[in-house]
Amino acid sequence: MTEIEQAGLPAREAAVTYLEAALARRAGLDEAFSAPASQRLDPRERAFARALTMATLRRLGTIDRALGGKLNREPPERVRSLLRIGMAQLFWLDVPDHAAVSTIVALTDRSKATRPFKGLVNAVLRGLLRDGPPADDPETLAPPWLLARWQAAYGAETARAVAAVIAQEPATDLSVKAADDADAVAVLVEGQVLPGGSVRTARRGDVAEWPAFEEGRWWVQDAGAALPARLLDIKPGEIALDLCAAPGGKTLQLAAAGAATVAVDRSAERLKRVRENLARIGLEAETVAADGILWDDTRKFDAVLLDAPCSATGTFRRHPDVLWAASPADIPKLAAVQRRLLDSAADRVKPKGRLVYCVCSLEPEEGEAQIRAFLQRRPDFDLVPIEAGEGGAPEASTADGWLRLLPQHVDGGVDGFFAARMVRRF
Ligand SMILES: C[S@@+](CC[C@H](N)C(=O)[O-])C[C@H]1O[C@@H](n2cnc3c(N)ncnc32)[C@H](O)[C@@H]1O
Repeated sequence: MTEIEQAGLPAREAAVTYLEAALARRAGLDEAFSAPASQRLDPRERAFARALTMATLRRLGTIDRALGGKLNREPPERVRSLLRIGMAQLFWLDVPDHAAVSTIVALTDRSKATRPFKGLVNAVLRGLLRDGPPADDPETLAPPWLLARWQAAYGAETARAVAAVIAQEPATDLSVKAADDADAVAVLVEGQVLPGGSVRTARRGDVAEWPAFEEGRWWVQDAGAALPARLLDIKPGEIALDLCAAPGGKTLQLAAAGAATVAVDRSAERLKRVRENLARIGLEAETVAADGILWDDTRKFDAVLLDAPCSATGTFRRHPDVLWAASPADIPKLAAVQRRLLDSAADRVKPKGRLVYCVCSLEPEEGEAQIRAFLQRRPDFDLVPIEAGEGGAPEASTADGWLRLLPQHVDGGVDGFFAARMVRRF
């Protein structure tokens, strides 16, 4: 093995650790990325390990299907992880074939537990290489239980279209502080302005080094995530509440639109990110670390945004781990919290004020069902239908008066979101 390939082993080893953490528990991937062992890696090794993990997670269904055809019996978990990472290297990263195989075989040889499988790993990877890159079948890209849910909610064809987006690597979307600056920012980052005003760019690398970052003219925010706050149609001088605010993408939108904004989040740690983001963009908001259900504050607001904690299944383009770490039991638990947060948010809306509820989930229990039940129990609120084109909403996403944005509704993909807008009658 050459020196360069040898130098790549810590990255491959880290990718195995990241992958196993991602599959073990929600937020496991983020914890593994920020763990001390990961921080000690050379930054290039860490970046490669991250890219390798993401490529593996994005194609996990395809990978496991191909491995299924090569393995007669289930190998130990670590061996399967090595094979998964190895296959991602072979087909979806810019790694020469011989290095893709030899690095994984060398890693297999390193530990006593996996050493007996060295011959198998070598043979499987070489066999896969001979077969060539496998085609993605949308039906195997998503975990079966989630695909079944999407089929039940949206029909077989739409569910297939949702799942097909899983394998696509997303572009980066930016929200621009001053709406009339979008064209100029698009030129700077060689991007395009999307309907609604987000700027999409294929640029890669550290965003902190991109033009106009230091000046605070934009922040990273998926085009789908940028839609719900626009639906509040903030007027300068209004008072707005963002009840689940961190890391603050939507707080920035409310403040940039001219609202005196209060940003609440249960996590004091995550609120630090909100303050850092506000400082960089040059905006102000009051930040409060509190549980949004119990928050002891009697103010009423012109506009309230509730971006509730959810299963986050709509964010699989940037976080493919959510698909594999989520479990069916999460959904009713999260729905119960969302319901309580929604009532708390509603109580804080002034008469004639607006309330937008949103989740980055594709699951109807967290979206449509939540709002149907809310409108039943709260006669003081009316739904204000969201029109096609409003805030950049694609026509396909607004058929029922709320926003049901699916990842395939925007060319190149978008994060899936549900949002509903209500007005308080009295
Ligand atoms: C979907 S994220 C919000 C993203 C944010 N709105 C943005 O656009 O950057 C949900 C947030 O809700 C917070 N959270 C969860 N339960 C909460 C509660 N009971 N009260 C307040 N915040 C809560 C979490 O800490 C998390 O930051």
